[in-house]
Amino acid sequence: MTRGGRGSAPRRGDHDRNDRNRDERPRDKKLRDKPVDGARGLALRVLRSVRKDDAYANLLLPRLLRESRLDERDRGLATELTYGTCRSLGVLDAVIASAAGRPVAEIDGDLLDVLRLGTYQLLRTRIGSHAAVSTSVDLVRAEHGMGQAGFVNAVLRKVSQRDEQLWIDELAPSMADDMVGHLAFSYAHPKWIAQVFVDALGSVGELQAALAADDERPIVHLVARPGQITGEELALISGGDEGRYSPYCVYLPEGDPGKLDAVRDGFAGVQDEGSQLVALALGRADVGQDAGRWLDLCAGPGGKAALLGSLADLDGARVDAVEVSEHRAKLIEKVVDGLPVTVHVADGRSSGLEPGYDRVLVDAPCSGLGSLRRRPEARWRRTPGEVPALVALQTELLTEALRLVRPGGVVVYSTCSPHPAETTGVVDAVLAADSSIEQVDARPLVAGDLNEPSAFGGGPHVQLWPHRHDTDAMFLAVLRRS
Ligand SMILES: C[S@@+](CC[C@H](N)C(=O)[O-])C[C@H]1O[C@@H](n2cnc3c(N)ncnc32)[C@H](O)[C@@H]1O
Repeated sequence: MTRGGRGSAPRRGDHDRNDRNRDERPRDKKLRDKPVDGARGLALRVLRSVRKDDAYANLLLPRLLRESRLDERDRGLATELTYGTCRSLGVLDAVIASAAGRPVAEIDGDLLDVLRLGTYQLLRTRIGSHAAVSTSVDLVRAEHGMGQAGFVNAVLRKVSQRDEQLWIDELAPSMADDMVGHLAFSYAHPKWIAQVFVDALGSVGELQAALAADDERPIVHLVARPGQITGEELALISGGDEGRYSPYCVYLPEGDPGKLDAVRDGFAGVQDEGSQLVALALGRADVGQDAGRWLDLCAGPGGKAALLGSLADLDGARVDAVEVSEHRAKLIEKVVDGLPVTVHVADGRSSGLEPGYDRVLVDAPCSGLGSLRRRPEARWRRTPGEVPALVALQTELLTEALRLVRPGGVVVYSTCSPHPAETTGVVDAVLAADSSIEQVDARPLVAGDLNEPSAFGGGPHVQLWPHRHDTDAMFLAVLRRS
């Protein structure tokens, strides 16, 4: 379990009152006077939907918070408990199984949700044991009665007998026998993902930092739309700081970006700096005489298409944006309004578009292992078995992009995943299959005038990392057809 979560955890006693926000009441009449903590009740609803309906916590929680009457403090508590519990699921389950003396698969799902919430509070926040246990018991008693409440009480009391480190010592593989397994457990990641990070980083040295970064809440990155507002102006009016790597990026440490006029008026948007660098690299690549035909082959929901559209507008170019999902194509339409972008609902492998593009972006569907910090439950939902099908799709999309680009034109291949099978594996396969394709050093194209190419590794591809660059772990490679 990560220590990173502790810094932002509520202080002991901050939330162990339950005399306010009584949103949730027991169904059993006799118990109706017993209040249930509003923040924990709301967190429990999200955990339940994540488990039962495959809901995304980062989408459901904000909606429930908008509908709730919780005050600011309890909103903070509900957020911390929901996201923290989702991030730690697998490890919490190992602790619960040990304390309950049975596998979690044998525990009723609704009770397991409460146990996860309680165990998270006990091990990874400074909430007092009494509050963590008694509020959990209240949640169960309200729905399931005294018998089940007794079970939850007994398990959580057992959990509370050790702190986080003692549970790690007991349940994690030893550092000496299995360093990756030990760190994966300690930082609440499945081992296969920790191993992917090691493979991508090339050694275990930075693994701890890479895993810890997935538990940091990323600050908002804004993108200033080229030609409409500069990064400097956006930083001034938003009160943010100019980005380190992208001249269009502004870091917004606090505040709601949706309330900024520049965002409301479409001069700026929210976009991770790593994604900005991918679009910028495509725009900066040397293609000789640019005839202004640009293509984004996997464009939904349109973040990079919008940035490319602004760059194209300045250059007198046009962008074709292809997206297979109708719903996501509609999202692109919204963000590229007024820009020289044409949206096509089509499969990028057989779009029917004419070859001869100067610049093509393949921002491929991927496992998303590079943006785990944005999706609290994702690390426990993904499986290694999904990767081969993604690799096959990525290879087909990149092969088609290389067919559509003209000689001398460039294709940027990117993923929001550092998984070597999805990144260098795909690129190496297409290079091996077609001798007319060469790989170009992506680093100067990412560095631009602001940075040294060496800030982006040994090339020719670029792999960004949250713990190194404060961006999502975007990968990009630049290919040119001769
Ligand atoms: C990583 S996302 C792209 C993100 C986008 N470039 C942005 O910056 O907002 C990949 C997109 O590819 C789409 N996609 C998946 N399979 C596709 C296919 N065969 N052809 C075209 N698009 C596809 C997905 O629906 C998804 O919207």
